[in-house]
Amino acid sequence: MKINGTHHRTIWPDPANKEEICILDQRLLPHRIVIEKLRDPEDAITAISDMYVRGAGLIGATAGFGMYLAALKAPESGFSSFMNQYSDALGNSRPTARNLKWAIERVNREIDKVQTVGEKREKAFATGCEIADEDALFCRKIGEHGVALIAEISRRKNGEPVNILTHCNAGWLAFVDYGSATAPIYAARDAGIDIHVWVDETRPWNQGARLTAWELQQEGIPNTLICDNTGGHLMQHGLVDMVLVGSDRTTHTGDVANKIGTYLKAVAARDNGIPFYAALPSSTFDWNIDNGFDIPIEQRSENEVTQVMGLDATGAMSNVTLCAPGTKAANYGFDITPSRLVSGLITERGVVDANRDAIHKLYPEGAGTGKSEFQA
Ligand SMILES: CSC[C@H]1O[C@H](OP(=O)(O)O)[C@H](O)[C@@H]1O
Repeated sequence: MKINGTHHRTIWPDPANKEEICILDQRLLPHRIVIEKLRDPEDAITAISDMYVRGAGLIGATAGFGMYLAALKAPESGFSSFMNQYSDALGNSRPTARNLKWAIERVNREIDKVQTVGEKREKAFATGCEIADEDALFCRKIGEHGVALIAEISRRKNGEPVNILTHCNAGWLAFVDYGSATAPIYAARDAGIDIHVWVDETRPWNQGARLTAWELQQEGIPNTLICDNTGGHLMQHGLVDMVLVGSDRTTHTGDVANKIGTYLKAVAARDNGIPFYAALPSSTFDWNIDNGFDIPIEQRSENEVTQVMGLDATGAMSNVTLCAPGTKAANYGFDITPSRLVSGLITERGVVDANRDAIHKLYPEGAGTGKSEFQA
């Protein structure tokens, strides 16, 4: 989507050298727009683990291109063992988003279909590009399906602005383009529907404050940044019409793993009779886990809680410590919203109830399959 009026994706092969993969380094946004180049397979692992890139869809796309960079480096003799070792290392770079291993499995499946190392390298590149293009397409389709939910609320409000609360960043910065939770928002804007977004700051990494507020501003979407604890109050006072979030992994039974704090928003939404939707492409479904509480929950550095990065008075990027030395912190990255609290899932194939029967009806291919079985 747009940065200063110009269209961007979050990841793309360098037009001048396809053996280099460009990414927006999101650690410095919104204050610094820095493009980094991934040249080695290790670069992709670092980009994911250190959150240069983040968000389920973008993690998956980075993994896809990471597998390509590995194929370029893999020796002719020992290609497969090199790729297997890299698949494991890349797959362990972050534990929660399903898209990561989904992308790795898909590239490995595709390169197994061709024989020579040269063909495998070309196939890995083509699959990396396909994953990225599909991510953007599926997110746009999520918007096409989700906009109807917003339009219905707008009709009920006689055109008054629809107030949507979102948590973390499930915007185009979390995918290749369009985003998941933001796609219906962008589609509503394009349809001329008046909307306003309450943006949870989303401690501790502040994806909402740093990324969502900025990307919505760049797209001309009215939005208000709020502290994470404000949403319940707004809901109690009729100031939220819909909660719309993303997902890092959703079980085929409808349990949603998303950024820490999402569950609390779902509880408050249910208590106030407000619809709570999760938006996700099919690459985020986990066909093998029945119970969301079996999804691995990432725990990150305490420093992300006790310290914060921002722009200081001199305009320099600065990291400051909030707490007394020796303060102990816990940093759980995600939580689980049980399907019973989810009004529906917005996918590239349509809006579906958050239950096994409905999800399997929409995706009859079911468990253990990847894009080659999922046609948009
Ligand atoms: C649906 S992708 C965006 C998703 O990813 C975020 O986590 P992180 O920024 O740590 O990768 C958050 O859970 C968003 O909802």
